[in-house]
Amino acid sequence: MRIAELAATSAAVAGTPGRKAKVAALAGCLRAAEPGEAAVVVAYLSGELPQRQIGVGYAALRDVPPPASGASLTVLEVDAAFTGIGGVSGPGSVARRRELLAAVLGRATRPEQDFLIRLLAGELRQGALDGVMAEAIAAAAEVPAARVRRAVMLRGSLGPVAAAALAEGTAGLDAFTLEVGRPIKPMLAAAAPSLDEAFGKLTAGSGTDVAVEWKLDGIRAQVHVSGGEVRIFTRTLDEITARLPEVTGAVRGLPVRDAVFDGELIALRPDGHPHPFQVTAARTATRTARNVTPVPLAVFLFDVLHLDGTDLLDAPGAERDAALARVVPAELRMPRVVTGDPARAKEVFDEAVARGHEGVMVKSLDTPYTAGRRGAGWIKVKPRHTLDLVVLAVEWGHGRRRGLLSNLHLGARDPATGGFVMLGKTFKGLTDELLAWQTKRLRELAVREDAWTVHVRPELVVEIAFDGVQHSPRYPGGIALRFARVLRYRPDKSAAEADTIDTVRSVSPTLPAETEPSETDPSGG
Ligand SMILES: Nc1ncnc2c1ncn2[C@@H]1O[C@H](COP(=O)(O)OP(=O)(O)OP(=O)(O)O)[C@@H](O)[C@H]1O
Repeated sequence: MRIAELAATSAAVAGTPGRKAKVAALAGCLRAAEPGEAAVVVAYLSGELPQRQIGVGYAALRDVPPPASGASLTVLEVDAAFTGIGGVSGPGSVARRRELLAAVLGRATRPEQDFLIRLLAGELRQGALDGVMAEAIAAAAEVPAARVRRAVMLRGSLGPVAAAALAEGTAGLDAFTLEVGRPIKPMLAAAAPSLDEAFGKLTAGSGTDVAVEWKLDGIRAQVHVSGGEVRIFTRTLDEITARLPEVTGAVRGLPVRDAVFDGELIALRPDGHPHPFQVTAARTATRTARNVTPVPLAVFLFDVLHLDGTDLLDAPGAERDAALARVVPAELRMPRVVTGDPARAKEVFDEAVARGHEGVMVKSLDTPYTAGRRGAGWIKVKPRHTLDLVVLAVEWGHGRRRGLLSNLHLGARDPATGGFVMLGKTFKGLTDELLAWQTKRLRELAVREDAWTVHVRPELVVEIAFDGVQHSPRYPGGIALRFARVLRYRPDKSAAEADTIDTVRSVSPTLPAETEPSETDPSGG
């Protein structure tokens, strides 16, 4: 298959708002792929090629040679070239990678160049497309979409699943199982503005029991125990075992041979209240700041997906909880109460919040573990709403902030288009340290710059507090955030996991347009 066909499919998918039409376009392209090409076709169309994998800077992406006149590049050729470029190391490697990339781009037509540059710049990484792509794989391979989704959650990526489904159908998908030692995408939660709504969603007023657990603001950890060896993975499936000896130590004592647990790690003060999130985050960061004494992390396990030979992913919540309680002592388990009474749930919520935690998770006792999706089985309830938004661009600061990238343009995901909708700007809440950090990081992500504004690859997720949402004709979604301020960056989240425009609309009633959000950074500081 030629790159031209991927470029045309990608443009067709981006250009149509309809989900069915997107699925049909992707499935058509997949059907036309040779067996050996399917994994690459899926990876490229869903943007699963991190720019850092081939290690070229953005300057190289701006420095594009004149296009070729005829489309000849094939998918496999380009993939082999990219793999080769990623493998170049040692002195002079930066220049060599640029040369090799320019050689590939020089053989591409203009539309092919555009497609490849968008792929390398991360602009095609539309996580919103993952669900559509899973459906397209199912359609092309003529297998049920649920089977494809399950395989993707177990494997953690789309490409290998597509290859197996197209080559061997459901038998190929059966090969993806939960393996102790290989992380799977963790289950996520939906949100409700109140406990009553969470109860309503899970019990439909029937008085059925649910589990009400504390929601701690720590770090998600998937803990795999294999023959006594403990390994810990983050929510983004990165291994962090070596950084957390106290956690492996705590888990090693459990009476299990093989197990996969899900839980939260958090730094607690002696009085049981949490340290600021940064203290916890510092323990799992790749680079630890000097002069910082590491604070030990406490472990709170809340689920078990495998126990000594038995897979529990499909077991109902109540059964998984019983299994967890059998092997994990209470001090290593997330505090939880099982109740059908919203008033009792409110007591748990109040206690969690009084101890400085985020709120609660209300969990169904009937549903399986639906990894990688915002399953309807878990609903988070927090006293305060924040949004995880994506930085789309940033303006240079004035006065005291001269030379620093300051005013952030914030976007929510738009699942309909796979793009982002800008919701407002903010320069508030940024400490000097955050300003310095974001200036460096956003310059790395820059794709284009005009007078005041640096446009960046939509990758960086930032947690924003706000007072409401108001109508605003100035913003493309017709709404803007009121008094948005930065709480912190969320390096553990990808842009595909940022909040959607629908979430923004649902979390907060839209206020009339009294005061427009500020357009510039008037702080002078
Ligand atoms: N008792 C708990 N059960 C499940 N997850 C919990 C619990 N306590 C804390 N968490 C954390 O909450 C996260 C699930 O919430 P969600 O799926 O909304 O992710 P999120 O968007 O990162 O949430 P938030 O930004 O609100 O922390 C988990 O990834 C986990 O880290």
